[in-house]
Amino acid sequence: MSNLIRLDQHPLADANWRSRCRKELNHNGVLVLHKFLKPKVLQTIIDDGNALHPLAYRADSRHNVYLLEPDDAYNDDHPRNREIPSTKSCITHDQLPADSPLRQLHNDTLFKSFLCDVLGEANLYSFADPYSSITFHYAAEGQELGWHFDNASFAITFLVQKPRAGGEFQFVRDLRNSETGMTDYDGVGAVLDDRHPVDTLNIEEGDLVLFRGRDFLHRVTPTRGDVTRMIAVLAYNTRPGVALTESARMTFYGKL
Ligand SMILES: O=C(O)CCC(=O)C(=O)O
Ligand SMILES: [Fe+2]
Repeated sequence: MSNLIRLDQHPLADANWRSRCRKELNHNGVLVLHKFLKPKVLQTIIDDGNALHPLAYRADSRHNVYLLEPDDAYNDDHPRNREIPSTKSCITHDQLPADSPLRQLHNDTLFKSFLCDVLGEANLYSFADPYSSITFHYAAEGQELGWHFDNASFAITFLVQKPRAGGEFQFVRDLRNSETGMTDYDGVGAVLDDRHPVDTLNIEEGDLVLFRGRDFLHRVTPTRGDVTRMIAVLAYNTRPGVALTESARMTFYGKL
């Protein structure tokens, strides 16, 4: 049994509760487990995150919402190709303290079996490279993550530190269906031009977020004020032995 998680609020072992979580994730594309970890554990993660911030690698990039190479069939301004800036910074798994509670959480048997059930996966495995399984992502004042669809079918994030303002996770559903190949370029274009309503996720420090970002467009707005936005990303593969590609490692972490 994990001694990190507030199991009184989040009964991870309970089959009915798992089933409710799964339905909510599949229905909404996102599931928030508020105040997931015990307060002392959260404080350790906040302190670790702030201590590591000076070492973070800043990976400024420009990308389209599909995170793909441009498609020559469309012009540069078309929603398929339009370039958007992202300016976040990152710390990798190997840089975390040996006793980081996030290492224990990532490996926790009960937590993983809960995730498998909710995500509908048979097994979840750590990355084969030393960097990718747990990462801290930072957005200091002015830094942001531009609109995009994820490559992975699910993401698990933990909000470690909330900025004074900005740093909001915004999303728009139903603009893509990666199973059928449908994508709504008009809708994506309307979002990029600020002509489309967007939802904002209501999250606080210590909240765990599961989302299916491959089919919903999302971004994190620029941080405002002197408190840096910090999240921990808990990443898994559905097959063993998978490493992030070398080119992705260079792009995100600046090292091989
Ligand atoms: O920072 C967040 O809350 C979301 C991160 C995200 O969308 C990503 O890393 O793909
Ligand atoms: Fe994303």
